[in-house]
Amino acid sequence: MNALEISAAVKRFGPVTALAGVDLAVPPGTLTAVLGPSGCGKTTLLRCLAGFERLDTGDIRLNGAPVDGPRTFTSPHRRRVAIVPQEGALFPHLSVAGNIAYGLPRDHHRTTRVQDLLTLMGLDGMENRFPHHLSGGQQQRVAVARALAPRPALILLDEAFSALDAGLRADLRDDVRAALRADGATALLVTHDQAEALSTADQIAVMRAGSILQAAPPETVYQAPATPWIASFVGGAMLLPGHWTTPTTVTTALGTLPATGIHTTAPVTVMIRPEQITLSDPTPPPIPAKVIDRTYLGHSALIRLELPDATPISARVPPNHLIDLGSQVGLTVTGPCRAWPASLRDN
Ligand SMILES: Nc1ncnc2c1ncn2[C@@H]1O[C@H](COP(=O)(O)OP(=O)(O)OP(=O)(O)O)[C@@H](O)[C@H]1O
Repeated sequence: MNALEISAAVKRFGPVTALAGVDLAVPPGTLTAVLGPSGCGKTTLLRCLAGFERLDTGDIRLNGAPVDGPRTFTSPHRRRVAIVPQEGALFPHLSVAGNIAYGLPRDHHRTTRVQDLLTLMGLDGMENRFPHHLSGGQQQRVAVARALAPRPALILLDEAFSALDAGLRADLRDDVRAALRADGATALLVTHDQAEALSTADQIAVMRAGSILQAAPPETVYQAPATPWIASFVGGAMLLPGHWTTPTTVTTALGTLPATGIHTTAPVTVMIRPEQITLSDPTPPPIPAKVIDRTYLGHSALIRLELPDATPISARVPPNHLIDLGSQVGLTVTGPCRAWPASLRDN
């Protein structure tokens, strides 16, 4: 049985349809990232799951039990859904231990559970500190420990790492992931950060304009995105016009390439990732291109190129790869690309 099941969920605010028929299943003990651009309905979905809003139509089930539907509505405090907001969620007058213990019954398990969570979240020795004596990252650790404490049916992480700087954010993300796994918790992470979703989640639900377009493991969303829009939104991609030339190859401005996807005799849109492009000497030219720009990214560099017909191309290369702007290079494409009917270009 799934820990969470959302079926055909619709939520309108006057003329605005914030949720346009959302379907999503989350298996127990897993983390799903809800990833989408601003205004796509992520917060509304979260608020409906927490019980702060009621669906217009559709239903939500937690561990098989309906909590929102045509004949049911369970109030927020009876849902066993915990929320970790972006920041500022702790009770300032309670210690770390007091914050974590807040939702626990006063029995003999309480101290042990608090101690286990302190250890799980890397907070050993900080139990007597107060929130204003903690860094932002430590405060978020306490907030996650407090959410986990009563073993809720579902934990909602609402952009929970967004307020932290990059290094701290990656560490906290990894530790929270490990703690959720160790505790067997089921969680939904709302984020607009595709790198965060790819690195943290068991499943990514890609949301756009009130609908979930694809819900799949990160590898599938990245390698086999359901639509060209998902390809561009998750990970960055070049989308080139082309056509199928054999059942397994498409022809584009970058030549004839192995491809998977929806077969059609009509024109197609072909996805190629920047890391599939290798640069070499222009002689003999595999595919000639001119170097237009270079962006240094630390772990890699992104080279912007132009084919003779002015088609823009991006290539991801090692960060120390030296290259002169304006020079001519040769391009080779490795690995299969993905193709969709060109009519889906904007989907
Ligand atoms: N209470 C409300 N009243 C009217 N419209 C609302 C309300 N809440 C949300 N909306 C609208 O519903 C749509 C979805 O909003 P929502 O906040 O869920 O998106 P989001 O993906 O969380 O965006 P962001 O990432 O910017 O927070 C938007 O068009 C928003 O303006």
